[in-house]
Formats: sequence, structure tokens, C-alpha cells
Amino acid sequence: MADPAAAEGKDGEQPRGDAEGGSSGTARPAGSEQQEGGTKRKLEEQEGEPPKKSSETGHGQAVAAHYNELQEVGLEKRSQSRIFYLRNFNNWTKSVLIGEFIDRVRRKKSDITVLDLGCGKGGDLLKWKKGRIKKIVCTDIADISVQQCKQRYEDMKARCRYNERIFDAEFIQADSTKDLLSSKYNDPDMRFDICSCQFVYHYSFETYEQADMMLKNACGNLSPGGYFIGTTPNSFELVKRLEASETNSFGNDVYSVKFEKKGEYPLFGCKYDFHLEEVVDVPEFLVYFPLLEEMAKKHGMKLVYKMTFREFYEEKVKNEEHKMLLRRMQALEPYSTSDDSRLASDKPDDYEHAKEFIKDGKAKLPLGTLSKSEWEATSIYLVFAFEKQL
Ligand SMILES: C[S@@+](CC[C@H](N)C(=O)[O-])C[C@H]1O[C@@H](n2cnc3c(N)ncnc32)[C@H](O)[C@@H]1O
Repeated sequence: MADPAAAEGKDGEQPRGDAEGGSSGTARPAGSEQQEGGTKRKLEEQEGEPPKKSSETGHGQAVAAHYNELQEVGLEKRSQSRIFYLRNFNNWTKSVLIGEFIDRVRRKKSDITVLDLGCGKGGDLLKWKKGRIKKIVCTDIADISVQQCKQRYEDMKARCRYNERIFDAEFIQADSTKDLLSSKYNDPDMRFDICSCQFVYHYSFETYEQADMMLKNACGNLSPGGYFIGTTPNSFELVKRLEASETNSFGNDVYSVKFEKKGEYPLFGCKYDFHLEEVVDVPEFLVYFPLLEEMAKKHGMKLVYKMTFREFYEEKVKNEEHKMLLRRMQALEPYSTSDDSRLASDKPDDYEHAKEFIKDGKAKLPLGTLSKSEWEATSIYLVFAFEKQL
């Protein structure tokens, strides 16, 4: 998606000086309830044209050009962004997911190797450093992003204190929907414990061949017991919102989604334009999750879980450490009734849910929340994890 992740050009876990994290309580905006259903499509393989080289296709080029052009934004500018908390919230979700699967692997072994598929500018490097992994391969279709990711790694390495350990890293520019990554690794026998694919997999659903190639790249070199984890838009949610709209599009002041038409949702190549505040549009493709699950079986993968961002948040926030991380990452906006002028959104309706939550006076202020517009944007997504079978 056009950088929902928030993570393009940011680590998210940057130290913050202030103490007003505001997540003493948390309130989730109403109005974006998610239920699976509605979109039941026939599960059948769709054969497309033989894959073309990435350089021959307009879509791969457009995606690469879009992400190459995205500017790295400094901390100060980022903090003024209308979607500052949304970006941080998405980044928190990735941090918790990555942390969980590092912990799962670490119970079995200490030297952890990772494939970051669609690494972008390296927004997750710090998470891998915190996870004390041994080695990472970072790959992306956008060459400038890969260069920036490499530079970021070099800078991190240069900042390491004496005796501080940092993982080894390898950087590869490739279209993972067309190129076989295993032929590009320094070590042809490379095995990974985790493949992380954050806000990327949906670009592959243009054709069956592309989706399958990305899966092969994600899962083909995983060790038995290894994990394929990621975040991607939830097709049920997208179609539900589309069907509820009177036009071919929906959204709010922060995000918008525009489909070519309503009522027909092919399994592959079901294109929509996604626009997120401050980010140029990139076409994406609907990922029908039950189909991904079936296709993943072919690559020896079994679903560990699939959760909407809302379900993931509600589950993970029960853990004190994750709750503290929400605060440290400023993943929720501190809301109190005293000063509305400092809020990210100037639409009073955007905080109705928070007002409702605190009206009996029992909640501790400030309350951690997201504006309704930001919540509607982030609640499109889901988190998934697959495990490679023995
Ligand atoms: C929203 S960004 C996410 C970046 C990073 N994973 C993160 O969470 O910060 C999507 C990334 O997917 C990459 N991408 C899109 N299509 C790709 C493809 N076919 N092969 C490899 N990377 C691709 C883009 O270049 C972009 O860097």
C-alpha cells in the first residue's frame, strides 16, 4: 500500500523525550467494525500470461518509481504530519509482530537469519537490531530505496558502541514477483528463520504467477519451523466498505480507495488505487486471504494466525510490555478535554469515541486514542503469520 506502514523513512522507535505518551487508557474509534463475510469468491487457480521481466511491465516500474521518489522525512517534519499517530501505530504493530516471531525462533535457536522482502528504506532495521538477529537479507524492487536501506544500515553500524553487536546484512534490488531471489544470495544455500513482508505482498496479486513467485521467494528458503510474517490490506474490509459506498470509492480526509468497478472481484489483478495523506497513489491488488492460504500450502506453509489490526491490537495491548511500547513509540494520540487545538485532527467528530469513553469521569487522562479518520485508515489491514512445515 502506499506506505501505510509508516515506516518508509522511519524507525518509529526513535527515542522520545516527552513523557505525555497518553496511553493510560485506550479507546478505539467506533464505526469501522470488521466482519468477514460478504465476499465469497470461488477458489480457483487463474492462469495468466507467462511472467514478463519486471522492466517490461508498467506496474512494477510504477511501484519502483513511486517508492524511489518518496523522500526521507526528518523527525521534526514527521511529528507534524497529520498521520503521525497512524504511522506510529502501524509501526508498533510491526514491532510487536516481529518481536513475537523473533521470540518464537529464539526458543529453538540463537542465530537468527531474516529475509526482509520489500524492505523499503529500511524502516524495520532497528527492530531487527533490537531482536539481536545474526543476519538479514534486505530486498526491494526500488533501487534507490535499497541504497537508502543499505546506507541506513551502514550508519547504524558506524554508531555501534565498542563491542556492540550488529547483524550482518546483504542488499538486493529485485522484483520479487518476477525474479528468483535464491539465485541472487551470496550464499546459494542461504536459509532463513523469518521472512518479513510488511505492507508488500498485495503488489504481487496482479497475476497468479506473480503471487506464486513472491510466495516462493518468501517461503522457499525458510528452514523448517521458520515463519513468513506480514501485513497486508484485508480484502473483506475493502470490499465491505466499497459495497457500502454509493460510488466506486470510499475514504476520508486521511485516506481514499478507488476501485475500477463494484461487484466483480477477480482473484488476481483486482486493482484499486490507494491514496494516503502525504503519499502519492500507487495501484494495489486485492488479496483474497483464503486463496493466499491455499497457495501457501503448496509451499509447505501452515497458517499460524491471521488477525485484523484491531484484533491484533486488542490482543497484544493486554501485555504490559506492548502497552509500554505503544507509549514509547507514540502510537496513540494523547486525548484530554482541555486543549483541542493540539489534536492531530481539527474535526471534532474525529474524537467522539474518546469523549464517549471518558464521559463518566472514570478513565485516566490523557486517554490514548487515534482520530476516527486515522483509525479507519489503519483498520483496513491485517496481520498474518505462516509456519514452514517440517
Ligand atoms: C509500503 S512500502 C513498505 C516498506 C517496508 N516493508 C516497511 O514496512 O517499511 C512497500 C514496499 O514494497 C516494495 N515492493 C513493491 N512491489 C515489489 C516487488 N514486486 N518486489 C519487491 N519489492 C516490492 C516497494 O518498493 C516498497 O518499498
